[in-house]
Amino acid sequence: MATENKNLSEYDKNSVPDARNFRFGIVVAEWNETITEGLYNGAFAALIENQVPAQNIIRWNVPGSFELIYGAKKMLQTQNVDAVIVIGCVIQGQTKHFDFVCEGVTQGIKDLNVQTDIPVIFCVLTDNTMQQSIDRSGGIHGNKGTEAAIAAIKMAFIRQQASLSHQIDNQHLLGSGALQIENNPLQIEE
Ligand SMILES: Nc1c(NC[C@H](O)[C@H](O)[C@H](O)CO)[nH]c(=O)[nH]c1=O
Ligand SMILES: CC(=O)[C@@H](O)COP(=O)(O)O
Repeated sequence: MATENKNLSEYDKNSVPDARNFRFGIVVAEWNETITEGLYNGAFAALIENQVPAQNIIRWNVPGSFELIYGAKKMLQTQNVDAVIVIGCVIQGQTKHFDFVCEGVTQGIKDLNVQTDIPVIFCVLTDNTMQQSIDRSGGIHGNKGTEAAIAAIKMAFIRQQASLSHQIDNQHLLGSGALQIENNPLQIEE
């Protein structure tokens, strides 16, 4: 389904987990800043609407979309966040630079999701025209920032649930004796 057949701002509020205890990092590219500010506003509003306290939202700016990769990496390395949203707007110009920036950012953000434990949400418009970007940052097709914020909440919840499940499994293994930990201070010597 193309964006033109789906409003990016619409979501089922009943499907969104309680986000009040999550912390979010948002890295915003300054290129095409009227668009990226609109995307940020959509993301921020959606997080607040889902009970995320404003003090739990950390914003950093970077020069352009290519720098979103490094900004997100340092954000998740140094800030206690449950998910990171990267916001950018890349618009086709006269040269192939568009292709390289879009591919580079896409691969870089994918790599962060593979190599780290913190979900990084891809809120980067890759448009042919400024009008397409306007339409997707609070215009007729809604706001991709809203979509990204909801995705960030859902992925933070999945990460939390996966961690809890892993802890429970380990406790069962320890309790059953199946999992022996050497020099376990809890181990009772026979
Ligand atoms: N043309 C766009 C850029 N280009 C700049 C790069 O993202 C990068 O900052 C530069 O190559 C230095 O490393 N960035 C955008 O975000 N949007 C564009 O349309
Ligand atoms: C995505 C870009 O870097 C692009 O907008 C720059 O424009 P141009 O290809 O005309 O140099």
